[in-house]
Amino acid sequence: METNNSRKIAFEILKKVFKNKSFSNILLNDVSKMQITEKFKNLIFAIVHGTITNQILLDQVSRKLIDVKKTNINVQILLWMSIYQIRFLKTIPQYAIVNESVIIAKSINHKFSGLMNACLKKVINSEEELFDFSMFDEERRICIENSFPKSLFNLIKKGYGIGIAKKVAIDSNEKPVISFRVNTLKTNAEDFYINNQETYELEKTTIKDCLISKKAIVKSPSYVNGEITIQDPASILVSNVLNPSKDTNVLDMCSAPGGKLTHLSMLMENTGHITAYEISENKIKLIKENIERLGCTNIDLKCGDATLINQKEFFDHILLDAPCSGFGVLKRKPEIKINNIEVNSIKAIVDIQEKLLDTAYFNLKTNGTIVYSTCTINPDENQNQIKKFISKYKNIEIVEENQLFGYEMNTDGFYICKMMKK
Ligand SMILES: C[S@@+](CC[C@H](N)C(=O)[O-])C[C@H]1O[C@@H](n2cnc3c(N)ncnc32)[C@H](O)[C@@H]1O
Repeated sequence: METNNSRKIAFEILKKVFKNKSFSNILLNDVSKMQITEKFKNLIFAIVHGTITNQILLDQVSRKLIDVKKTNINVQILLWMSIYQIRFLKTIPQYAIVNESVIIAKSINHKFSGLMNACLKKVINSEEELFDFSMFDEERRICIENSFPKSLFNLIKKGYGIGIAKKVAIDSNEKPVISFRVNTLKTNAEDFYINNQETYELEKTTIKDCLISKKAIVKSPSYVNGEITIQDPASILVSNVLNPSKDTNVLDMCSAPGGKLTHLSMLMENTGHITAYEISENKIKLIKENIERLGCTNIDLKCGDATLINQKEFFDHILLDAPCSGFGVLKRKPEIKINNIEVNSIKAIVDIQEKLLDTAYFNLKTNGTIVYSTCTINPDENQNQIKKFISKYKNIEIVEENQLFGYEMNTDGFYICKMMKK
């Protein structure tokens, strides 16, 4: 019975994701609080995450079975999640997948049960043929097989070349690592590694204070007591690159949920003063919780629009970790793949980034440094944005510039550019 419920719960979540553009992590958070066994929670997580990650592929397979124009969207969603289980969750008996999908189909409308049964039997009997896309050209095949939007593939190909576009598409389905930053306000990376290596199956990385764990660490005592915080290795690099000096005035313009902000505080050893802005009121609580948990005492947090900051040439160091299209974090947020990439919304983001950069320039001291970063792979938000910035302000000089695509070390994709005002 409970297995039936797990699939029904997964189906309800997927309807909200595909029809209302809800974020699965918020819905799955509710699942983690439910009174059901870990086994069934894990099944729900696997079905929801796997169906979203592979939606483009699953849709292409569905198109070989049904006329999508004439098929109810709920039936299509159910078909995607059922095909996902048959193809990717090989330990589940196929009859269980078919039986339970047919029951859910019947609950949508009894007339769909026969269709669901017939489609899934065909998937079981002709799986390899249905998943074969060798008839398409290489680029289209790579996009379908890795569920990577063709429009995004073309954008990356135009900006960075075909080789990189292929690697990013293939990497987008990799499982991200569990990585975290050791909080040197409370312990140090070497001690933490030695004391916890076995408990969490830890691995060292080349990035300062960043470790990788093979085990879930998010609810661990070390997390709760603030010795560590979950952060991607590429994200940890950002504050390391700014590397603010102790006893200086620092500005973090876009700070939620506070990963890089609390890292800046840690690098400054709680000295000096950090002014942190965040426009979204409902994210402030989360930043405060992180500041508290990690023991940061040099931060003044403000809820407001960072483009309105008016403290001319006051700051020694500025971090502008800008709002962006997020194409570097597809491994963690696969919904970004399925929400159509709209050129107009990217244009609006590029305009906000430009305004934020103008404000950063105005508020930065002479000889001060700024890091501009995004978690995306898009020249207009990254390299071209900075070209525009340095051609506008002649006394800005690039100190270092790095585009990580994410496939190099299985991290998020990040653009990090450090500049100095002369
Ligand atoms: C990429 S996230 C920042 C991540 C953060 N630096 C971290 O490491 O945890 C960008 C943030 O900028 C905020 N934001 C967007 N426009 C803003 C503005 N005009 N002023 C201040 N914050 C803004 C968004 O709400 C979002 O939380």
